[in-house]
Order: sequence, then structure tokens, then C-alpha cells
Amino acid sequence: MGKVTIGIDIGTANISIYSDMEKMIFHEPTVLAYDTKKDKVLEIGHEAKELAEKTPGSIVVLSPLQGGIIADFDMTLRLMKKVEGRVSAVTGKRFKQMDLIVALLPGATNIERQAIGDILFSLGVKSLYFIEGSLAATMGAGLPFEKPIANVIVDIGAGKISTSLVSYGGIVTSATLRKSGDELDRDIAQLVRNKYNVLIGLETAEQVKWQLHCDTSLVAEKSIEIEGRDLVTGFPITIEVPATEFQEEIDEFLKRILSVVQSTLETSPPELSGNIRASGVTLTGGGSLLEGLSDWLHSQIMVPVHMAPAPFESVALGTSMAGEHLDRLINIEKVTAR
Ligand SMILES: Nc1ncnc2c1ncn2[C@@H]1O[C@H](COP(=O)(O)OP(=O)(O)OP(=O)(O)O)[C@@H](O)[C@H]1O
Repeated sequence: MGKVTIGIDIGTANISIYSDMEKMIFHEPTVLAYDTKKDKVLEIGHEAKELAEKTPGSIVVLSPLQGGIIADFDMTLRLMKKVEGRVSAVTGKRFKQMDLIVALLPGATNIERQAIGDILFSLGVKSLYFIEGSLAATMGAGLPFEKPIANVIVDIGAGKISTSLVSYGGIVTSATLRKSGDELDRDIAQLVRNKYNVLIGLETAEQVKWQLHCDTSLVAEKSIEIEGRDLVTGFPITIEVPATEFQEEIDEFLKRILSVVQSTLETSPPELSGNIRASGVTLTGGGSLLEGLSDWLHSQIMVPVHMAPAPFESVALGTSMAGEHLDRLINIEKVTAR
């Protein structure tokens, strides 16, 4: 690889892009605001997210990825076109002049791979590699991924939870569940609607989630102010909801995390078990920022639980580093246009 290399993580909630100068050059929500009448993308990223649930009927705010995969091909293509424009404004280079390394879900299907490949090749990309996202996350989290020891990474995003055991530059075993932080947001909105007769948007539900704790009894006196629409009167309303109200929803989220971690640990080779007990697991992804998560997971699996230094950045940073380790990595492949 002689050119500039960029590593790309196209997540359900955020797109992150790192250059091989080890610098984040793009980190924005995977969202676009689209004018259906004019068939035009108006805004992307933060500006588009700001517009969510505030626009007139002909303007829709879309998240084209769901559960870690592309749910709307055309909108993802339009979004990535704009992203390319932003990246070239920062780097002075177009995608076709760079080497791109893109993170994929562990176990991504051929159709998912083709969809991402088609989008990037249609943007003129000449040099493209796919790397398994968990391997990239392991590298970006600063774990010794090339050593023949157990590096267990748990990536908790908006659309999926994945856990992988990485050793000697490759994934030994992994598990993924395509339900994560977004699902918890939906559960929170549902509870507020059912129990308080108040309609709230998913943005609001997400902000409620950021104030919660894995064990709400530890913040029992905390109540959360929530603004929404009273379903009985139709008027705007502000309610105070005790944090403890959301324990069941949090427990569901935690149960999902535990099931994914357990299935990776259960299928790991016994030779690496002692290693896992000593070195533990590392949490990354925005969902790992739920307060109390590392202590809770430690209490369940009884091995040390660490936080990655920059949970939002591990995957993108790891992908940008991968160009330097191509001959020693296993779960990376060069992709050619169809
Ligand atoms: N303090 C916090 N507490 C709980 N969740 C948080 C916090 N901060 C961010 N999140 C959640 O992190 C998720 C976004 O994380 P991230 O950017 O890693 O996901 P993603 O890579 O876009 O998704 P995926 O990998 O699933 O495709 C969102 O669900 C967001 O609500």
C-alpha cells in the first residue's frame, strides 16, 4: 500500500473514518435528510440528525442502516457520496486516489458484502479491502492482536452486539446479535407510551438511555425529565420518570449482551481459557458507555472487564491500521469490482 489509506466503519448510528496518519477525519451520524418532492439529499450527519422529527412531511430524516447492515441501498449510496465529498475536502483526495479498508460485521453475508462493495466501486474506489469489524476493533483498542493469546472484544453498537476472540491476527470464534442500543431506545419509548400515555421520539428515548445505569437501584433517587406529547390531551407535556422504571428494559439489553459474550466464551478453545481468565474482555462501541456496564459484566462472567480507550473509534482506527499489517492478518481480503 503506497497511497493514503483510510479505514471506514459504516455503523448503524455513526460513520467513522480514520486516515493512516491515525487521525479521525470523519465521525458523524449515519443519517440523511431527504426531500421526497425534489428527490434531493439536503443534509447528512449531525445537521440531518438535528432535523429528526422536526421537518415538514415532504422532508424525511432517514437512517439507511439497521442492525449493522444496509437496509436502504439507494440512500446509503447517496449518503456515502456526500461523505466522500466531506472526506476529500479534508484530505484533498478523492476515494479513487486512496486505499480503503472497510469494516464488516463478523459473518456478513455475500449480499451484504456486495452491497458495500457496489456502493464504493460506484464512487470510483480503485483499491478496497474488507476486514472483519471485531478484528479491527481489537487493533483499535490497542490489544496485542498478533500474539497467540486470547483477545476478547465485545462491540456494543446501535444495531448489533458482536463478540470475537482474536488470536494471532485472526478471529478464532465470534458471535453477533443484530439487536442492540436502538432496540433499547425503542423499548424505552414503548414503556413511556404504555405507562405514562406520553409519546416520545427515538431521539428522546436515546437521551433517556444515556442517563440510566445498569443497576437502577444504585441511582434509585434519580428521576429523568422527559418531554413528549400527552396522548390523552394531545398537548406537549414534561414528565418526571424514576430511573428505576426502566430496569426491565435495561435487563433485556443486558441479557442480550450476556448471551453474545457467553456464546463466544463457550466456543473458545480450552487452551485459551486460562488466558481469558487472566486478560479478560474489552468493551467497545457506544453502547458500552451505559453506566455500570463493565462492573455488571464482570459480576456475570467473573473475568476482568476493560473499557477500550475510545469506544466510538476502535473499529475505524483499527481499519486504518490494518494496511500496515496486511501480510499478518487473517480476516482481511482484497475486493474486486463485479
Ligand atoms: N452514554 C451512553 N450510554 C448508553 N449508550 C450510549 C451512550 N453513548 C452512546 N450510546 C449508544 O451507542 C450507540 C452508538 O454506538 P456506535 O457508534 O459504536 O454504534 P454503531 O457503530 O453506529 O452501530 P453498529 O456497530 O451496531 O452498526 C447508540 O445506540 C448510542 O445511543
